[in-house]
Amino acid sequence: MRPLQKKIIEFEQTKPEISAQEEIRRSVDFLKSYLLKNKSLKTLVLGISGGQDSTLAGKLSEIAMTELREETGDAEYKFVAVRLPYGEQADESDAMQAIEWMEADQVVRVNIKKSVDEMVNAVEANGIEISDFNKGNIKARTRMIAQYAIAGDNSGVVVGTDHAAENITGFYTKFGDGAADVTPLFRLDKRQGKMLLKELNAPVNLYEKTPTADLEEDRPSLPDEKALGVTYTDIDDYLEGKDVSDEAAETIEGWFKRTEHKRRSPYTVFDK
Ligand SMILES: NC(=O)c1ccc[n+]([C@@H]2O[C@H](COP(=O)([O-])OP(=O)(O)OC[C@H]3O[C@@H](n4cnc5c(N)ncnc54)[C@H](O)[C@@H]3O)[C@@H](O)[C@H]2O)c1
Ligand SMILES: Nc1ncnc2c1ncn2[C@@H]1O[C@H](COP(=O)(O)O)[C@@H](O)[C@H]1O
Ligand SMILES: O=P(O)(O)OP(=O)(O)O
Ligand SMILES: [Mg+2]
Repeated sequence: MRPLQKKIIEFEQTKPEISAQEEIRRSVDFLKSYLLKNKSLKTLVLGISGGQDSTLAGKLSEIAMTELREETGDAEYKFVAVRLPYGEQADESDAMQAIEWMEADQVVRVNIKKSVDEMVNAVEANGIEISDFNKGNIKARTRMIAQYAIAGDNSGVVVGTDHAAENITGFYTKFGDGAADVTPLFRLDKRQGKMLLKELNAPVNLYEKTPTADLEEDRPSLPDEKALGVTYTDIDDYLEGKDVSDEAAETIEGWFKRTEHKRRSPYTVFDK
């Protein structure tokens, strides 16, 4: 195994083999115990895009809240699924299918288009040009604002969908979809997430779907693997301690090093 690979695996806490059933229970128990320890918290809030990760994190959240209601008799515990389209979303039906499947207690819809466009206009009024890519990050951060507003009104916390295969590459918008209070998928790679969805009898189309952040207008539904220049199969193999080609390993390690700043608190005078 490559020396950095070993360090990254220790950091991400991935395992080469998992029991899907045990990992489902582990994530559900984590969410339940977090809310039980923080007595004022009653709600989990999560944006549902129609992709694999939010389908899984949403279902785990709903299971956790259903169990908490049954076990405590407190009907206040709930899971709020949030639709956050930028205008019309091409795969809207997948998102709604995911929400129906997870049986979310409440659905909130916030169209982020006006806020995003207003922000772009207000910044551009200073002669600064916002690229399509930069605008994509504004979309992700606007989704974060909406989710925190909903959490703020519901004694809630925001659930993040970050997992090992995304965390290792820093493939998320800093303080956008990277911002969350609890991350029940941390430690799992992409194929392990799929295993959990299979175990939960999720609709196959939702976990066999090509992963995309779908943030760019110039390149709609751009597959993550294209943007990253490496496949999830290689990323997962790397995280499970398997051998991958030097080219794949170097691409993964390049992303890991360049995105170090996203996996830590802001730098201070005490940092070297
Ligand atoms: N924006 C999109 O349209 C889009 C689409 C798909 C995927 N993604 C992915 O999401 C991620 C977001 O893009 P990003 O990473 O360019 O934007 P980001 O906003 O997540 O991170 C960049 C910001 O981080 C800070 N930063 C950069 N280097 C730093 C350093 N060394 N120390 C401290 N702070 C530093 C700066 O504020 C910089 O603006 C990328 O991996 C991208 O591929 C974005
Ligand atoms: N269109 C969306 N609606 C609701 N929530 C969304 C949407 N797009 C993204 N999200 C949330 O952000 C994370 C990260 O998405 P990536 O595809 O990994 O970039 C996703 O899990 C949703 O919670
Ligand atoms: O985060 P999601 O739910 O959008 O999943 P994916 O990253 O697979 O698009
Ligand atoms: Mg997605």
